[in-house]
Amino acid sequence: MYDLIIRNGSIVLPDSVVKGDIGIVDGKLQTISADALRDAEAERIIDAAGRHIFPGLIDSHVHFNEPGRTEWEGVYTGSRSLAAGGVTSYFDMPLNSTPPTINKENLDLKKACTEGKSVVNAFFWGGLVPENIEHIQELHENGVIGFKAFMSPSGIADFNHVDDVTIFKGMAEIAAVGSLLAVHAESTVICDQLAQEKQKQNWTSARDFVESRPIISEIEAVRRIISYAEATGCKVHVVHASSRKVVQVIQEAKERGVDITVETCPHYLSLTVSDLEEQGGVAKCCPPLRDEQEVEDLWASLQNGEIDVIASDHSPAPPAMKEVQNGDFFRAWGGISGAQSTLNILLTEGHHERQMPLEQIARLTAANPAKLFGLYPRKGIIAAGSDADLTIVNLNESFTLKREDLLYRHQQSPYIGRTFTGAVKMTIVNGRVVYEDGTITADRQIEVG
Ligand SMILES: NC(=O)NC(NC(N)=O)C(=O)[O-]
Ligand SMILES: [Zn+2]
Ligand SMILES: [Zn+2]
Repeated sequence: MYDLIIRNGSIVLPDSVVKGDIGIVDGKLQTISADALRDAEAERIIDAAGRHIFPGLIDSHVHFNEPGRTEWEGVYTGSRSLAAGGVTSYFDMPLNSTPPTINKENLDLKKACTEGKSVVNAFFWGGLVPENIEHIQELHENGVIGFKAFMSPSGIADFNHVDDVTIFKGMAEIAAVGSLLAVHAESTVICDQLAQEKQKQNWTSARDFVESRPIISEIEAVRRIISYAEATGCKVHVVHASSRKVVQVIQEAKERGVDITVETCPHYLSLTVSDLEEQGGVAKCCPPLRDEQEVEDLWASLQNGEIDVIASDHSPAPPAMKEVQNGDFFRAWGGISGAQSTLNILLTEGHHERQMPLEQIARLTAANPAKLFGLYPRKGIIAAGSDADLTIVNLNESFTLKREDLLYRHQQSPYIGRTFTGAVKMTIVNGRVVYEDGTITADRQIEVG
């Protein structure tokens, strides 16, 4: 007797897509088979004929801002929007919540306010800031999945960016406890000086803002972090690379044997500087959006296997903070709200438009982050014995994203009005259906890791 059987779906495995049935018991995938479940019974049987079943997405980069800035986002709203987007686990960044997750006490606060509110599994990043090297060990022992540092100002007063000495000492400590460092890699020197030059001239357009944070600023910071990785042996994960030129520097380091990985985000694969000009603050992020050619190059890089992980970097703020006032793009909050759209973008622009294999999409959004952050094979793969975290998709259903479809707190998105092909029909977390045909169907916390 199974709790749940999903019949006749196309199951997306790491290297193939197979037709079959999935049997779930006690929140785990028990049986995956072409025909063994034909006569089996279950409390609920779902007919998935014509549907694809993906391993639930793991979004390794979101900012849910709780505690302390719940007017920006929150676990309740944020996690529901993830469920609607097919995401079954998320990793919450240490900043934008107040207090930031830079010691055990603050991590406990974070866990306490996540408990009972999230409909998907929640995991937490710790922060590395100049003030907290002595807290790295306790954060690691209390389960953070890694540490995040900013090499340039974060925009948040209580989360300072690291100076070179902090990076160096922090990385030695992170390596010693056996964890990894995720970095926001932009050069403070380059970005600050270029921003000053622009502002002195009163040049504050979208393009001015983008030019003040050039690709070379990412490359410079990435080269520096690679030097420290080589010196300390600390594993490094570069978040939100905006360009293939950045990815290639990381690729060369990988080939030399440096333990380094890289993330990009759906917005760098689907939006350009023109979108920033047209849409304003809703499309502002750091590093900024790039030009059309960069977007194409980044897809090539992705398809070539040079990128390890895709995450949303959902970094919301109240609409007033996203407004571009008097044409000044420097002042609006940097961060794109995209938690709900990752899979839609990858299916539409990756699979349908660029023939990206579904298995590769599953690797980038589930298996790879699970492996990188120590959750594999418990999560990230459809296999017997793994947690029953699944996303059921209608690959050929088209829809146009409407503001009211968005379940996060502030219904902003650079994708409103865009038509996607590939719709999430159902999301299952630890064997429970949490989202079905446009409705959140569960209201209980799943797991706080
Ligand atoms: N404080 C932030 O949330 N920053 C984020 N902002 C972006 N990406 O524009 C980030 O991840 O750097
Ligand atoms: Zn960042
Ligand atoms: Zn971020």
